[in-house]
Amino acid sequence: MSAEGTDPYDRRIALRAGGLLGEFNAAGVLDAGDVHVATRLGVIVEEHDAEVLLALALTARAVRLGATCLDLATAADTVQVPAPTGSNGTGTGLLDTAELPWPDPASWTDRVRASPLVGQRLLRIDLGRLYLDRYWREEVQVRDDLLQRLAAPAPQVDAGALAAGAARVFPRPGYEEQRTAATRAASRLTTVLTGGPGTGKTATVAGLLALVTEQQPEARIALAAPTGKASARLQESVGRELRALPAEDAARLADLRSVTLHRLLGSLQPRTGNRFRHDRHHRLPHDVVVVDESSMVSLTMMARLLEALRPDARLVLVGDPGQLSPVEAGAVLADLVDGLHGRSDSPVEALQTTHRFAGSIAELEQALRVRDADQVMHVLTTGADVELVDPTDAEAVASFREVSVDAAYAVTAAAEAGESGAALQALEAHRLLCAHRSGPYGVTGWNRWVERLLADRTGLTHYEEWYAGRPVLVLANDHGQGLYNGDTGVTVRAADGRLRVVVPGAEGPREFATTRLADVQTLYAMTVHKSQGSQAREVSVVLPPPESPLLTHELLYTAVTRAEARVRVLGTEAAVRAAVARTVQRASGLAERLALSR
Ligand SMILES: Nc1ncnc2c1ncn2[C@@H]1O[C@H](COP(=O)(O)OP(=O)(O)OP(=O)(O)O)[C@@H](O)[C@H]1O
Repeated sequence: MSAEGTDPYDRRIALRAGGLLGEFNAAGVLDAGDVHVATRLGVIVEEHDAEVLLALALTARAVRLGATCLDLATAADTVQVPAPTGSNGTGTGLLDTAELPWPDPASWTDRVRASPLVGQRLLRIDLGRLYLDRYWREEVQVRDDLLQRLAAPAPQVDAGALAAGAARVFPRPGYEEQRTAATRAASRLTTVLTGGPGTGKTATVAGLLALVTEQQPEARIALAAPTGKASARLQESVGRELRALPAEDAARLADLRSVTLHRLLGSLQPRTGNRFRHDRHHRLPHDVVVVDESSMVSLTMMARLLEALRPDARLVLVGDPGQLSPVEAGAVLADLVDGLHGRSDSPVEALQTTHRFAGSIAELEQALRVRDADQVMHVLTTGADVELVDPTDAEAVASFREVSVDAAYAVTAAAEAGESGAALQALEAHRLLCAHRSGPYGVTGWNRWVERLLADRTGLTHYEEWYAGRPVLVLANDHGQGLYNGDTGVTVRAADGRLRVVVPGAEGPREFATTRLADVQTLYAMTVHKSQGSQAREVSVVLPPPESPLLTHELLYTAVTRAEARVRVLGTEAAVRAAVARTVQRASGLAERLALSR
């Protein structure tokens, strides 16, 4: 690899970076931001050792990619850089970083340890890992706050009333797991409620809240989720489960409303900021805080949430540690489950039984959960509701594409006829999911494919941005209009001939003028990441080649469990096996920190 042919206008290139930083930047390991952080801090603390600045830049890079820290000893082996589309340097889909001048790990660590960056606590070395100070402090704080909660006295409960309540709230057979989990959680200050999709987490939360409010009728409850979309969905699903409760229990929870975590904590910079009105000095007033989709909560948000809780407030973290981690740094839920495993006072309640899926999708989910690659292949190739499509079989690929085109055609037909309900139903009937955003395996490529094949079928080519049948994905929260990043909708021709975008909502479909939707993209395909927390009747999944660093167990698991009735996976056996074997590598010290505190 060399800097030869480097495009001087590529914004990822830090033009003034020379030496080691310049080499790692030109090789695509570091981006301009990583280099900038290292050179700025280097100037401030007068650190000029190129190897130390490289360590700092690589730590900034690690955070950018979702880790909270960097292990210098293994950095040379674990740093992976995907090859740009179409220029596959080594034929593996990854660039070869072995030839870069990696410092010797032992002396590298010594030099970092002796650096003023560590002396002045801009960097921390702990548990054999290198941290930017902020993430080290957040990890330590999350551990300390959690351990303090675990050591605190449990809430007072009337055991007799609790047992009677649990029998009333979960009267039917088949709910034993949930009855036990809710009863235990009602007697604890902190609960981590985990379970795969459709294991009845929401039903458990509804029952738990009924039990808690029976004991503590004045309890103030907060129901929150990390994103607006997840919060809207939580409102809907909790509402549904509350309606299934005995009337007197549901009545105590009638006013329950879900909010985003940012809103709960009182964001002072609504879009992106991590500064909040509620903190250790201005605690949240709530007696119970429930957070759904906790797998999407970053380390920073978890730290902010824990410090804002009253020490005697109950906390219920709900989620599936097997799903994709947040976009920001940290994989806190998975770390909590790992780090608290085996403790006598472990707050983890794991629901195991799936109630939503049946048939071969349930078998596939099960095989993926236990990471049995042979069984995954067996189900994919023999199951009635699942299908593995060979990307080298042109005919099979053509019919895989046709499924998406059929689905898009159904949406278009309903949309042209002005039937918004039918158009939305058609949209929810099928979803095409990709790991990548761009490139031949990505959303942009597949969006184009479907658009082109649909045009062939309808004879209509759209030169305008908006047209009847255009499905859209909302890309940013707009609290004013009640639209959230991840919302989906369809452009429909209204009776007056104008185009309107219809978006489903908790109280029925809502209509928007196309001019009011600035931040949207066409949704013939979407990323697996964005699909998290949503469902479709049928799902088609495009797997990248086995070498893609995005191809992980969490990705495949999240993708196939979006489907209610049928899953098609376009990919080679090697890609499926690679996904089952590979887990998201997010360096973090939180699990070890918690385990060490036992
Ligand atoms: N014990 C049970 N027996 C039968 N059906 C159940 C049981 N528990 C929940 N269900 C039903 O199964 C479906 C999934 O339950 P629920 O929504 O609570 O799961 P979940 O774990 O919250 O799912 P996810 O978070 O993936 O949406 C719901 O329709 C729910 O009513």
